Amino acid sequence: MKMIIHTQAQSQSLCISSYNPKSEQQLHIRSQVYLLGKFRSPSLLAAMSFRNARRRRSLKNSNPISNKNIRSCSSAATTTGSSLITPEPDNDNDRKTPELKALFRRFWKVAAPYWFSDDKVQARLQLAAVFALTLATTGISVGFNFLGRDFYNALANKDQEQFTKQLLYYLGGFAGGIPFFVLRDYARDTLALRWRSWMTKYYMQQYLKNQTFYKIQSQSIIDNPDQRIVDDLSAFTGTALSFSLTLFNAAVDLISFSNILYGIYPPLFVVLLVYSIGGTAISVFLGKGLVTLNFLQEKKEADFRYGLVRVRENAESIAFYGGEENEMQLLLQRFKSAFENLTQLLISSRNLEFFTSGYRYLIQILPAAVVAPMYFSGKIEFGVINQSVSAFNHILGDFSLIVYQFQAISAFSAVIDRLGEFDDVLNSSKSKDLSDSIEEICLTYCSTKSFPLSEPNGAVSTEKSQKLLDMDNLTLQTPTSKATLVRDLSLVINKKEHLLVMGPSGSGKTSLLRAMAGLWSNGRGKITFYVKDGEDSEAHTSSDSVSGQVNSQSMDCELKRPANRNSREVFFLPQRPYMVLGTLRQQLLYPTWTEEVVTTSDSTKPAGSLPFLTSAQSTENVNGKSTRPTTDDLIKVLEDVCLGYILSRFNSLDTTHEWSSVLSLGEQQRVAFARLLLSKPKMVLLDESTSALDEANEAHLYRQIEAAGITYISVGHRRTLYDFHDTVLHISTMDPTSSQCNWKIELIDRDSLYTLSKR
Ligand SMILES: Nc1ncnc2c1ncn2[C@@H]1O[C@H](COP(=O)(O)OP(=O)(O)OP(=O)(O)O)[C@@H](O)[C@H]1O
Repeated sequence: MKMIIHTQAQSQSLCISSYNPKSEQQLHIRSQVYLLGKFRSPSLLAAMSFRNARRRRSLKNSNPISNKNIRSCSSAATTTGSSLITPEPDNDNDRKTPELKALFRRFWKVAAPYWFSDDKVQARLQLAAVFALTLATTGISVGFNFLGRDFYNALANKDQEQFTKQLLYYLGGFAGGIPFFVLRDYARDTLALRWRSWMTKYYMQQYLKNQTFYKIQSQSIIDNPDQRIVDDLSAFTGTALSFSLTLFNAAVDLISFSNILYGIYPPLFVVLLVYSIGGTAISVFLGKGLVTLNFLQEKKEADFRYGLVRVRENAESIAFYGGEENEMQLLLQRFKSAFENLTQLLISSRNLEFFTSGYRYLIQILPAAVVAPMYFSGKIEFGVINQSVSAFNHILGDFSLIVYQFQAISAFSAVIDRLGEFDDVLNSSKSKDLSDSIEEICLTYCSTKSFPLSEPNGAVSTEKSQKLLDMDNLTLQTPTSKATLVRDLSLVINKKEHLLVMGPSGSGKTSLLRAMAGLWSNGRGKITFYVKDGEDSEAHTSSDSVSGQVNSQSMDCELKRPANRNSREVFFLPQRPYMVLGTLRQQLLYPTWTEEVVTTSDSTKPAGSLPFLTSAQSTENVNGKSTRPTTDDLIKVLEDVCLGYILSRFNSLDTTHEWSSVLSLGEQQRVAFARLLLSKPKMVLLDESTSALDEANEAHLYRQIEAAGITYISVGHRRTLYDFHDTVLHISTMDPTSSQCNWKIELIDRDSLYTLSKR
């Protein structure tokens, strides 16, 4: 079959790029039409590339052509990180098929932003070029329709001279027409890539903004956001463009070929209308479950892939546990879920295919049968039969878009649905916290000059001008279950007064830091940081909904969340050390400075041809820190945290390793302290940040940050931590039936501790 397509006409090679086994019969029909002189636009078939990608992914089809989507799919697996959520596979089979109106609304919501973005001029120009080329290809197709008629007339009349002339016209037509087809496809694919690039950046921005990624993960809001950004965006842009062109092409085709067909024999037109409308109705009925099945297939395959990524990322823990058998079971369970859904999908596709194949084959003889009596009575020439078959096929193809493309449309609907859902989540995060709490904790960042004159509670030393943190009647709740963890906590932290937070496991110590970082906002009360120097005083709220409170508190307060808290001189060291992908230098500069990563060998030609793909932030100075540390600074800080020896082990600061695997947990915690010392914030919140270190290293690191003038709040269990703190906040596990406060503050007498330990 492929051989026939290749040898019949050059024009058909344009269609092969979207060849797939399912459309083989369709191509077979089309190849006969091409032989009659049809130089048809392949956009209808190009739209099927989406379906092909899905099929190839699941059916392991070996067709090497049109594998763009396969590549993007595999890259999803590599980009999926452990920080991204995939809730356990659940029973989604009762998922409803989205309504057409809702689907259109979602499509517009996802598709529109690009065409009104900064890149709109370029985008619209390219789109116009693609449409113009599509128009040209349709014109060429019409020309070939007439050429085909004359060609076959010459053949039937045994007119050799005319035949040779028509043959030359034909060849000339191919030579002139092919560039239009190739350029149209190239322009369409380039535009799809540009659109995808813009959308990828746009979605990543939304995803990383306001800690949305954290909320999605910690509250299990949607499955596989990574797959939506990688696979679904790629499929969406490519298919949306192909479908638009297909529709446009169909409309132009319809106008061009209707005239021809109507001119030949009007009743043929009526036959065609009845046939295509009936076919569309039946295929919609037979394939209505496909949208849901496609949606679920996307999810289940992403779940399975994510399971494998988890094994890769937690290789050591799994190996220590010897958990291979369990992992195998879990992975097989996920695969089985994908397999079962795919089986359903194949059955539904098969049923639909019974109908669509018959639908395609029947029309082979229909137009010829209708006009043949006219030929026999001598009213029309032989070539006109071919012309009518060609025109009939064109128009039927236009009227039968839904029949031919039903599976591709259903897969595309699933993509629209998934992206629309993602978009809704990102937007709801923008306007409001994802949790539906009405009352929220008010988090503000203010200038050191602008603190209010209210009296502190007296529990901690109260020198006003040095106040760094003020917590006022803070009640903290968990995001989903709304369980109260801390009630009515008030305290003040002044410069160089170090607070230790202690309490039983699960009492809410880390959650308190989460509230200070703005990650959790369920509850009530105020947290105010006074950390900003200079004339410009700034403050930020955890959400817009509390802006009124901030306004009334201080005229110097800003109403937005800080882009990066560390720029506000507050640094957080999380309980689990985080190593970024990259060099040792990048580990140390994170998150205060970034360094451009050169990923391709040809650094002079990165994706920079797209202006919007460059970072909006300066790579030199992300967080307003004036000077970026030099190599000497980095080496010195490594020595300060007793990590000088790793430099010789890894040769230089610029070698890349899987740092979370090659460094011990204690070494990773020391890297985190090195970041802190480089950044030199006013205040740091340390969540069991020395838990993996020996006492000597712990003491050394605390002395280093104290010497650097950084005020710290630590969460920890060890009594050795008393040595480095002035005050201790004890939090006890909240009794849900009690309305009492569950905290107390004690002063630590470091001198007596010192005497005790000496004795
Ligand atoms: N995303 C979440 N949604 C709902 N509840 C949560 C979430 N994360 C933690 N919790 C619950 O909040 C409570 C406090 O957790 P937190 O991590 O603050 O404890 P902790 O005092 O730091 O414990 P540990 O000393 O063991 O680290 C726990 O009962 C925990 O199960």
